[in-house]
Amino acid sequence: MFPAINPTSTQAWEKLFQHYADIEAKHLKDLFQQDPQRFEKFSLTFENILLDYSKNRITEETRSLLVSLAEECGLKDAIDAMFNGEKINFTENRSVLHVALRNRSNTPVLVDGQDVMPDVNRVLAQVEQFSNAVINGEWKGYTGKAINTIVNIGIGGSDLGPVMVTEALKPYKKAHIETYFVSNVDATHIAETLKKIDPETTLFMIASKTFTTQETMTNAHSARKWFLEQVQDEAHIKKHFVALSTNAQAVAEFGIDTQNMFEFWDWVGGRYSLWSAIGLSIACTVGYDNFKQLLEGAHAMDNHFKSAPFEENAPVLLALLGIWYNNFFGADSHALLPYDQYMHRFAAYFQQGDMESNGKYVDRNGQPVNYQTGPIIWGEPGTNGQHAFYQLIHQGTKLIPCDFLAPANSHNPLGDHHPKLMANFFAQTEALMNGKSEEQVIDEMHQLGCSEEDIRNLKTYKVFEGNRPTNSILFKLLDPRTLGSLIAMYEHKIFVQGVIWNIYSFDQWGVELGKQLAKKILPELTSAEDVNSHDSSTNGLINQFKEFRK
Ligand SMILES: O=P(O)(O)OC[C@H]1O[C@@H](O)[C@H](O)[C@@H](O)[C@@H]1O
Repeated sequence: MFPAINPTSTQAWEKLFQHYADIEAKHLKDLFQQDPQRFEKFSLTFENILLDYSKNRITEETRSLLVSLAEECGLKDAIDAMFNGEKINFTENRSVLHVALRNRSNTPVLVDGQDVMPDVNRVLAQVEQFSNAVINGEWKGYTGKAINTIVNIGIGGSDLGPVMVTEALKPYKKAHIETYFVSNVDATHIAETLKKIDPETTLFMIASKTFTTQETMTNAHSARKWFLEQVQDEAHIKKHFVALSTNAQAVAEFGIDTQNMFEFWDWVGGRYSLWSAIGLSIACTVGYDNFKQLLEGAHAMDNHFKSAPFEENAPVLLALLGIWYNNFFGADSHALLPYDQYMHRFAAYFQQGDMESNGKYVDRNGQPVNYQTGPIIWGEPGTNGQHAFYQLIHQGTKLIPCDFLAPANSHNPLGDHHPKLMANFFAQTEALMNGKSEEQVIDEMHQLGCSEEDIRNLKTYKVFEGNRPTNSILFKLLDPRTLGSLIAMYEHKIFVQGVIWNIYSFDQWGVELGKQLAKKILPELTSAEDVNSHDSSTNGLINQFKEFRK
């Protein structure tokens, strides 16, 4: 196991702290003026992806100090530990092997001395065979009709990944298959979906690692009930319900034939599971070949992550830049801004990926940390965000490092839409960096014929400080391979940050308390008596809720 080091105790941290004082006083605009090679120095390409991180508040010294921090924190050993199947998810005593799910080179990966690759390949073959059968109509419903509708019922990691990927890969979607995702326990979600579908041609995928999650089980039971009301025969369930899970017993108890179960394992974290059987909805929507391309792209990024020197390693650099802003500049959030409508769920996906992984205040020694850990992740596609929240990024009081992501080629090359979209991408990153000085504002106002009084009154509002950092991630086309690489890049970024923050990134105890309390409250909502077992606010709310429902 790699050592548990408090990052603030390293020499690099101390040096970064001193170095920060220098950098804080520098403007990005000047850094560019002083160094014509800046773009070459601070950018890299990986296959068809260009990562330009030159618009960050760094110098070569910053990068080398950050790399030293990673080294002092034992990142190399940590990467090896993950890829070698060590139980780095200590609090659950599990390995962390989403990388094995896409290990296309098929080299052995051992957990407790046993190679997991034969199991991985077996389930992948099952996914291939099944998705082909659904897509080409061999898999028939109870009346002999082919399937044309998939409803994935799952939540969190059993929903967000497939939703994000099927949206991102819509241009690859099989035209005759419609896919819906139901996650919320709010009945509206399942009820509205059931209105649109036909039991004869619908396949439900019950996606749950544990097969105990309240929301998923409630939705699954409602779907089953609805289905049986239409078809009147339990024997038909096996043609219309499959399970994606690690829990065979619970699957059988639900009434799904374990023949129709697509297995995965406890060493796959929910938020890292889209590469596993949880990806069945992806394979059935875009075809197995595209699903395989997604895995290939992720595997290529895994190899890059494992072997590239830290100075040239995309996930490591993104992670280190994040730490630079989070821990030295005090930035508390990070925005993901894809300039691609197909990627509209990308930020939502990585909200779980990042915040559930690194939202921890206890370190790997069991001590509360004395430094900041995971940032708040948020974002929306551009250009929509520009007309909504960019004001705060440009002129607010908070520093918000942003990742801008975009394809050079659109799947919809309609008129001049894509050049317009990309002009905005380039303009925003340039504007955030350069800002606009008071001098420029005054000049512009003169040119517009503004009065001296107007100039005096308004100029300060029109000034942009700039010096707002961004990463630009430009890729050739949003194809399955590229998407796989991008997702894996962010997964590994999260891993690196967790290692440096010395926290356990692969558990999620913080979601348990609310679940426990909800279980306790549920029967109170239907009991006849007034509730008085909580604080006055919770009692008051519950009692008013009951009153409103009388
Ligand atoms: O796949 P399951 O077991 O139904 O879990 C769904 C989600 O459940 C949540 O409670 C967990 O915090 C997530 O990590 C998980 O992805």
